[in-house]
Amino acid sequence: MSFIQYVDELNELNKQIRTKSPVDVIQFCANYFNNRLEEQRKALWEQKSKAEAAGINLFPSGTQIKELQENRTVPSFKTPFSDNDPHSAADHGAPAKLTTDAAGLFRGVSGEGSNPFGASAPVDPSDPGAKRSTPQSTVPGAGFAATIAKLPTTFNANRRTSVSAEAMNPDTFSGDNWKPPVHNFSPEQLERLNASVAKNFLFSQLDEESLRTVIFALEEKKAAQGTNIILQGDEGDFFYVVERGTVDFYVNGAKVNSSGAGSSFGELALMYNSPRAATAVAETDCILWALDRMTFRRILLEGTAKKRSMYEGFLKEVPVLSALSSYERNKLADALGTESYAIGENVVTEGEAGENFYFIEAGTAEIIKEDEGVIGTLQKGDYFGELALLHDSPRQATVTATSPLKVVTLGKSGFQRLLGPAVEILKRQDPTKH
Ligand SMILES: Nc1ncnc2c1ncn2[C@@H]1O[C@@H]2COP(=O)(O)O[C@H]2[C@H]1O
Ligand SMILES: Nc1ncnc2c1ncn2[C@@H]1O[C@@H]2COP(=O)(O)O[C@H]2[C@H]1O
Repeated sequence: MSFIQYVDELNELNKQIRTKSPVDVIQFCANYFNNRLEEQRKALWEQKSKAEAAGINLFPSGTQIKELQENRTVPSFKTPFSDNDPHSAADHGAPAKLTTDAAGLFRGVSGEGSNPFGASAPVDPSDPGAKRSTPQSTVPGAGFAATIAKLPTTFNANRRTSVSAEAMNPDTFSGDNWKPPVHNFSPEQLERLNASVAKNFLFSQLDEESLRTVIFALEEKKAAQGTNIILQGDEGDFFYVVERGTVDFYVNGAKVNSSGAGSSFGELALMYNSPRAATAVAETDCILWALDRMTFRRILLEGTAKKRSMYEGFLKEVPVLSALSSYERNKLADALGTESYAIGENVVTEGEAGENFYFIEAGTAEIIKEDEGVIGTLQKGDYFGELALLHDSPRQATVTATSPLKVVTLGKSGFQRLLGPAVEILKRQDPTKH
């Protein structure tokens, strides 16, 4: 390319940046050059037969490509303008690479595969240059090494930056031109959203306007049983809330987790700009709601990160939670709230219905039964309020603050979903059975 051609390209790019004011400038530039390359290659392709007749080789042969791959010093990487990149089409007017059919199923435009999540299809681990294969053909979590090998050198492959450092990332806060996607929902979809997803505790931290923004930015995605929704090692594009079905998680091929309706996943890569930490597979047919990376980062990142760091230290010290992995403790943190009580105030009252489970973060309390008086005392790290939730029964005792009390609360749905192995411990330690 001549220098003049180079300057022309830059001038054209500058013009587009000025008129379109993209939020994510780097992504926009990447998209711009990718599209230019595509256009140029297409034009060359159309000239191929004429060139060949004239004895000119416009394209390297298969062997030449292989040689190039084997000799490369910089790893080739998954295109940053990945098929399901939420910015690429919107910012650059490029044709969307994925389409949604009437049933909301995602298919590659080429129509070659049935993977509803296009870019997340697994990579054949034996062939770093291989085309992505269909989901059914691989072990979950396999292909990680190959995927890592394809990451851009600038990609945060092995380390998590702190969220506060990430807050400086231009894609989060630069400029005020960011416009969240706004989807049109059918009345039936709206009803489902209102009935379940909108009530997710993750969204309870949001003010009305932010909640509205998030809800309308959601996109329904159906994942058939066995589909890889996320592939370990990939770049993060969407955050998901599960409306229906079960999703299993695999790290390096080993199952580490499973979650169902009301749960969410895919937050880590978006929070830390790190590769996907696990492969997520639809264990059953699933209905998911996907939130694009930008909307997640602009609206949900700060609150989620704050809560996780706020409760991280405390949850590590709670004996009954010691069987939880650090990931499970983080997910638990997402669902927690804090309440304060003055001396003499009741947190729960014997005979009443129970909605919450409690941990004591600071202060002391006593457990009182109407006919027995004080039957126990509680301090930092202790829990109470599990019986009503475990047995769907009224509160078995009253718990009253005996010093200024700060409790961490977990609602019923989180209790049923997020305590994992701790539930068995709670059942074993049932105070009414001893
Ligand atoms: N044990 C686990 N370790 C890491 N990620 C997990 C685990 N269990 C579930 N996940 C989810 O799997 C997701 C894969 O993509 P992310 O890394 O963006 O976010 C991850 C989590 O939401
Ligand atoms: N012997 C006991 N009988 C009843 N509740 C108890 C007892 N010891 C501790 N508690 C706690 O007091 C809580 C009152 O609300 P829950 O019944 O939901 O759960 C109860 C237990 O967490």
